[in-house]
Amino acid sequence: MAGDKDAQTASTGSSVPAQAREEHAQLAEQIEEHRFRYYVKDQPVVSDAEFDQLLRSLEALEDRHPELRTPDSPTQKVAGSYETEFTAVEHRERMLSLDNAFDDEELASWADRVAREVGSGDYHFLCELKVDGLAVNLTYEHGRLTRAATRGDGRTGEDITPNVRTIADIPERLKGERIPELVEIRGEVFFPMEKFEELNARLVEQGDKPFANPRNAAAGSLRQKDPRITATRPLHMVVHGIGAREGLDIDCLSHAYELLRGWGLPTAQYNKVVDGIDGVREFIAYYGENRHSVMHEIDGVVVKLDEIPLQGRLGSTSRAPRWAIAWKYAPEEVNTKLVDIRVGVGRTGRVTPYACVEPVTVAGSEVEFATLHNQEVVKAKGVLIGDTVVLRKAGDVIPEILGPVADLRDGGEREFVMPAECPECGTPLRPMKEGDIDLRCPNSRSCPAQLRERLFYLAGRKCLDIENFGYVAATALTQPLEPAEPPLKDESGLFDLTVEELLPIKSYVLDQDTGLPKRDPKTGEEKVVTFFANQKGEAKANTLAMLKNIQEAKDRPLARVITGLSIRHVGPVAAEALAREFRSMDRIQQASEEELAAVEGVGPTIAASLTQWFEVDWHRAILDRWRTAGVRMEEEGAGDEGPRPLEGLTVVVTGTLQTYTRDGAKEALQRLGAKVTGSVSKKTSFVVVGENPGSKYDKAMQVKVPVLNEDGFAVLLEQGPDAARGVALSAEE
Ligand SMILES: NC(=O)c1ccc[n+]([C@@H]2O[C@H](COP(=O)([O-])OP(=O)(O)OC[C@H]3O[C@@H](n4cnc5c(N)ncnc54)[C@H](O)[C@@H]3O)[C@@H](O)[C@H]2O)c1
Ligand SMILES: [Zn+2]
Repeated sequence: MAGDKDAQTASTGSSVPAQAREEHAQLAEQIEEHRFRYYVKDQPVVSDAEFDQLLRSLEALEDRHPELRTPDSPTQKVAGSYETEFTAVEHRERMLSLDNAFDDEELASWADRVAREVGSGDYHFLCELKVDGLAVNLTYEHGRLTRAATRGDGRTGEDITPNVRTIADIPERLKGERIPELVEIRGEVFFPMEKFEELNARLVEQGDKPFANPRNAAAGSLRQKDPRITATRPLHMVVHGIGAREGLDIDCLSHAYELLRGWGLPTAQYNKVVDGIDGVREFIAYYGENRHSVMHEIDGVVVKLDEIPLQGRLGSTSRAPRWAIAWKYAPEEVNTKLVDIRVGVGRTGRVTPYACVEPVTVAGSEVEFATLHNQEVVKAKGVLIGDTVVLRKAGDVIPEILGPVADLRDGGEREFVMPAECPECGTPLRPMKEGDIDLRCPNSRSCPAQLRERLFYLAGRKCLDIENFGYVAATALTQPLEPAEPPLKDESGLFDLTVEELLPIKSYVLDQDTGLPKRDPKTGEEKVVTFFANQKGEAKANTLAMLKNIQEAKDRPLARVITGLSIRHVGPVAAEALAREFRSMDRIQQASEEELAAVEGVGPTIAASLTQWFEVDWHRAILDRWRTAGVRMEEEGAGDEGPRPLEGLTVVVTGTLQTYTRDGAKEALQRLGAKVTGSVSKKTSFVVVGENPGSKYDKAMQVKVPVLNEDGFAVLLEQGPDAARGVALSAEE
């Protein structure tokens, strides 16, 4: 091996093997190409993580062969210098990039180096969020914005002054004290995530290329030849630095930010000055957990030495300051291939397209599917089957597709067409009412997908919480391969299942994400299982446990039974409200739509949905059969309740109470027979107000409803309505 190396170096006349030189040249060219697509075209074709990886590889290569680290290597430059359609302008002070720390060791070694260079002096770290946008440089002369430029190669940027003037956050004139003759303000322009979908939808409609993510949308919106287009885009800015200055003395960056805020500049709200590296670690950990609690996307944390004279002592390399470092969080966006768009049927019959992508790891988990919500969303995102797409997985949120990488299209992509029929039962799909975007399978009783999903949900955590009853059981009970008749044709027979009917069942094992049969990895054949019986044809222990758990689940609280019915719009919160208010299934069924709608936490949509649900006879049959089986249909304690001295009263609770939580107060009222509603009207008997009551209090005063403070509330509960009226705060005449 050593001999080989010698031979190679001899032929090139350098100590670097030809192969390494070649690899270096290729990597450098790729990086330059990606930078051009990113900074100039605003249409990158690889994810930031892939790009960073390329740059790291180049750095590693240069570590092994330092000769390759020439001044024009991409590792030594902020970016390339490009001819663009904007006028080139020089920055008064260079705009640099940042060095990265990808783990704690790199962070600590940066901090050690700072400590060494600073010596014995006192110093602090300023922690800032790393805003994911594009850098701009604003020049203010005598308080007036005279120029705005992109970063460019760090020395020369693009003149985007008219575009920047359209951004509302950025003041045309600074106001306040100590305004210097000249100052360069550095910051990040960003595009809010929640406006991103809207922009892409508009672009697609106009026949323009959608953006792959909000950062590209920010850059593409700002770098418009026509500033009138920029003006239509919801751009914002966060200030994160100062460049050249005349007539301005500052001791530390954090103080400078305060001064800047006073001048009307949009400085960050989340900065924190800490004493040492542990404080930095805490800040990093906090925002790692709370990454989405802030108004802009962040891709990391920037740690800076706060004291400006010390910054000067550390200085900068050709690419980045030594007094700052960027901690990068795990990327939430990756690029992958959109292999197909399929549709799934949910428990309420909603048919939703979802994306099947080439499996990728993002934010720590492998992703194969991403939600697409409905056919309009697919259109609005502008994605085609076969596209490379940007996939985002933020925290616990379901993975979603941000947009296509349109520049990688080769013409082989095709548009998604929403099927006209249910993929599981063949029933024609339709919107349930006019104006609905969602299409549904109307065959709600016997569509195998709907029944399976309903049953799985009914057995799940939020409802009856039946252990040993998972997706396979739900499948086997509703759509077995054998016997021909399933034990359950709807959920009514759940509590009457017998072990004998379960033993002969054979069924597929369906994938919960797709509803498609899982296959044997070896043979490729669809897996068929005898789920409930062992090889001797006897019940498995799990089967017996499941049957026992089903019987135990009859005693779950009323709210869980209601939730388990899969009534559209009726989730656990509404079910709780209904159970608390009506205390029995019968009373809910007998209530008028108005009475249902008046319950706080219910409202007209849910009320209408409930009424419709009870009108269907097979729905009522479910309740009848469950009741016969002994399922709880009354709220616990509903039968043996005491006197109901507040019967007939309607009470609204608003603001924060000291001795009760909101729910506690409601429960106390309802136990004594009062109705609790969410809005004040002439029919309201009392309004109970805690601290910071808001508009309901004003409304009570307006319509002259007696208002009770917390003491008055206690009187109402203990002594009844007459006594309470005596202590009510009178509405002003
Ligand atoms: N996908 C691609 O093809 C491609 C190509 C080029 C660059 N990139 C991406 O762009 C980034 C590299 O660009 P870079 O050189 O600007 O480095 P960088 O983004 O890692 O760090 C420097 C930049 O961070 C920004 N920044 C945000 N918040 C800041 C704060 N609080 N304080 C100081 N600066 C802050 C500044 O604009 C500064 O210029 C990487 O994320 C890289 O992945 C991607
Ligand atoms: Zn169907």
